[in-house]
Amino acid sequence: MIKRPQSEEMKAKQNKIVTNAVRALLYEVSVQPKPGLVDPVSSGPHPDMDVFTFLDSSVSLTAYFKACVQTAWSFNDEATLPTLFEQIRPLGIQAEATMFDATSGINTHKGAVFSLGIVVTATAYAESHDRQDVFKIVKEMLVGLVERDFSKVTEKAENEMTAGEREYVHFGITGIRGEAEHGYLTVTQVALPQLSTARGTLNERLLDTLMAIVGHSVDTNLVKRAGSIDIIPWANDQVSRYFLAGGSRTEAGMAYLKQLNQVFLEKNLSLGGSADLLIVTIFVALSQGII
Ligand SMILES: CC(C)(COP(=O)(O)OP(=O)(O)OC[C@H]1O[C@@H](n2cnc3c(N)ncnc32)[C@H](O[C@H]2O[C@H](COP(=O)(O)OP(=O)(O)OP(=O)(O)O)[C@@H](O)[C@H]2O)[C@@H]1O)[C@@H](O)C(=O)NCCC(=O)NCCS
Ligand SMILES: Nc1ncnc2[nH]cnc12
Repeated sequence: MIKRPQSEEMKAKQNKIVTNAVRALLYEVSVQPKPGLVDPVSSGPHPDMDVFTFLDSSVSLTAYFKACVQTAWSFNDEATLPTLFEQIRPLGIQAEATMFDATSGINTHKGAVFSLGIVVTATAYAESHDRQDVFKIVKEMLVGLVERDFSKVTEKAENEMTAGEREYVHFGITGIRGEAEHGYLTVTQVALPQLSTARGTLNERLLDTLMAIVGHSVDTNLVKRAGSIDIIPWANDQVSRYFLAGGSRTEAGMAYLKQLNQVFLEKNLSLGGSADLLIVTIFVALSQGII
């Protein structure tokens, strides 16, 4: 690993990336009312956690983001970008343990540790290696991820599989890994354009962005809680009805969202994966000055 001289300007750039990552986690949990998710008013279908669990989890991940940034900043130019992913993966495993320590074993941000860690690393690499397209770097880092991660999944017993692995075997859903390996297209082609054009308060803009994400991605948490892939077209239909009602800036749109909150609670449906894509979207929007 090359130790590059750390000018004050470089330290400021590194610190801004870390700060934006933690802000993204804090902003996401603050948005309300979110169906199927924890916010300051309601824990929704997550009786084991509340907004304070997420605040503790978010702050606990600061050191992880610093380590990702420093790893990218000092990455050897001769090495290829899959090596950079290999270098941050143990950091992410450690961060998962740190998160579980901070939350007394509750899974708040496991997916976000993966997704935000990768995008923070790619952002730091872009800034320190004179590259522009963060998500092209992400794709170069993760080439072959789905095939590699699922290569031996059928050798596992059903009860040893994670939700994502089980859904890959049964439905061919690639979940977070597919989203990541393709460079987070839901973020770049749906969420960021939605956030950039949305009007209203930041809360209203982020609510519309979350709903756009729900309508354009396959959230493995949602499928897991529902026990069926049929929940995805149902969720897409709810999103269409929300935007047809006018979205977050209309009384009808907000009334629809609040009744949807109740439906997600009654059906015990989680949108944990969609929340993570919102977190990544907020981080990029903060980095680019969109919000
Ligand atoms: C690749 C890993 C994420 C591991 O994957 P794994 O197979 O262990 O987990 P999955 O079941 O595949 O899902 C992982 C989480 O990813 C989020 N997610 C789901 N769908 C998507 C999507 N389409 N796009 C992006 N992200 C997605 C989601 O994470 C969030 O939800 C969790 C909280 O929701 P909840 O319903 O409460 O979940 P649980 O508590 O688990 O269930 P209940 O009991 O409550 O019902 C939370 O994690 C959010 O972040 C999915 O859960 C990666 O971790 C990995 O490779 N791990 C190995 C070690 C490693 O290398 N780590 C470091 C990587 S840098
Ligand atoms: N606000 C939230 N509620 C539940 N799961 C989440 N994962 C990430 N953010 C979340």
